[in-house]
Amino acid sequence: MTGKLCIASLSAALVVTSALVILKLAARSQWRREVDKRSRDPGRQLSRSGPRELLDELEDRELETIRYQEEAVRRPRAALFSTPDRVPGSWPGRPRGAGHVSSDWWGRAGRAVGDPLGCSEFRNITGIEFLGSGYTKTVLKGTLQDGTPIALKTVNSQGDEVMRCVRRYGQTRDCHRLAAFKIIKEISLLQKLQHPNVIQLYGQCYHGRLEDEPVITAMMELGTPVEMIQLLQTPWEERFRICLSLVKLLHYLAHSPLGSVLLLDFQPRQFVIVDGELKVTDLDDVSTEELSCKADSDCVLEFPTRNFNLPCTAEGKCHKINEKRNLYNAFRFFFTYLLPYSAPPALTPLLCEIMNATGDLRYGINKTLYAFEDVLYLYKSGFHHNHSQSWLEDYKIFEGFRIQDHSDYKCWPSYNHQGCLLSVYNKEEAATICHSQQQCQSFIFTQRTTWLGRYLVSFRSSTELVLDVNSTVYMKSSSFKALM
Ligand SMILES: Nc1ncnc2c1ncn2[C@@H]1O[C@H](COP(=O)(O)OP(=O)(O)OP(=O)(O)O)[C@@H](O)[C@H]1O
Repeated sequence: MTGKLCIASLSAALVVTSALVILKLAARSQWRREVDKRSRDPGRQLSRSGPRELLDELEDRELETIRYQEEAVRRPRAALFSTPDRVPGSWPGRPRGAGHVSSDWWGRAGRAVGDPLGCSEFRNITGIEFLGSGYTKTVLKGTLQDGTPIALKTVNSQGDEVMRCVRRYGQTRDCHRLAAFKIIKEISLLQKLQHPNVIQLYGQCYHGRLEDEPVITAMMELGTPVEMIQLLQTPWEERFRICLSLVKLLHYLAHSPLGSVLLLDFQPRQFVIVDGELKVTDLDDVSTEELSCKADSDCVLEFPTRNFNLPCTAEGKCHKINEKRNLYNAFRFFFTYLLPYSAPPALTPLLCEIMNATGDLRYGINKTLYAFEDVLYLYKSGFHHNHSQSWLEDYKIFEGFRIQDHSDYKCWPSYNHQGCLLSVYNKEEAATICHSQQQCQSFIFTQRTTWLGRYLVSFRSSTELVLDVNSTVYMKSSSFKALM
């Protein structure tokens, strides 16, 4: 083989991984020979910690990847569908299974499932732009020939991981290879961990020989990096969706084909948003090992401001420590900021219970998922809306009209920045909202709905009617009388 493009795309994911493993095993003996040679030649030993240590690190990463492959085969997928415990005291009227994880949960969003992409598709990607970079990887954006936008992940040669390794070992090529193993690990995990809230892997392309300086590019679904400040300005329904996506993801990770997966570097920047759903994109830093213990005192879950004690099981493992660590991180990085603020008042008690229960780690992920689904069900069914008083009769209906388009009053958090566009369950809820806002004189249902099927309604201070056969205006009777 030459140093040129040498590995073409392989169609089946399993074949790709097996091929990689074989290549790495072959490369390993060559590296070992090379390292032995360098060790004997003092002139080629570039650092005191030496290439042998680097070789060990390379081998560790390789073995870790292989272990994930084997673990996935050992564990039955049925574990994914284990029934979560019921939440004590949760809303009793909810029909069984209502709003609960449905079978389409496993359907994939994004690009249609087909043959994985390989180097031939990679070569035809256009419009490549820099998107972001991290400790190990550089992420680019591009467009496939069929117009699908795509994210490309490759080694960040200027990143901390490669630079630190080069400073330590002085071996640029091997340090690049060490970072490349993280991408291989990520590809491997993305092949095993398939879920709507895990970024979708489209394929990969390997250029060059692993013995040289290979270029490994993972091709995946394109998302938008999570910006907390931006999320804080979005309506509660959208923020709830982000938290619910995260809970579904953590539920899946707790019962994954690889065992309970811990996200070691849990931070908002490891996630992206695709069509309003949160998806984890950085999977190079995960573990499926649950902490071993001899006594309960070995099982301390430490966070900067709080510690938790977990029991040590008879099998010598800290009970559900991976699941609990993920959940508390979800609480401290996401729920705290996104969940309670400007929530519908009727949902506040349930949300408080979720906040308290996850913040104290009283709930595991199963109970948390149920609690979220109770909130979802209540919100989606309009039960959160207080029906005791109807304001709708105070409104006069003008079918075939809309309100003149010009700038109007703004409210917060609105679905648009130019006015007051809010989601409602029905006309009653819209009338109640308009009644509660001093500036509101009328409202119009738009043709748009939210992800939950709630109607987007434009609340207006204007009463200037314009003919429009596709629209209906609800105007406060008092405003209408004033017009007369
Ligand atoms: N699929 C994607 N779509 C859009 N942007 C992405 C995607 N994947 C990653 N990014 C962006 O690129 C950045 C770096 O990606 P990634 O987290 O995988 O690299 P990393 O080197 O492991 O970073 P870190 O230092 O956070 O561990 C992310 O913080 C994110 O903003």
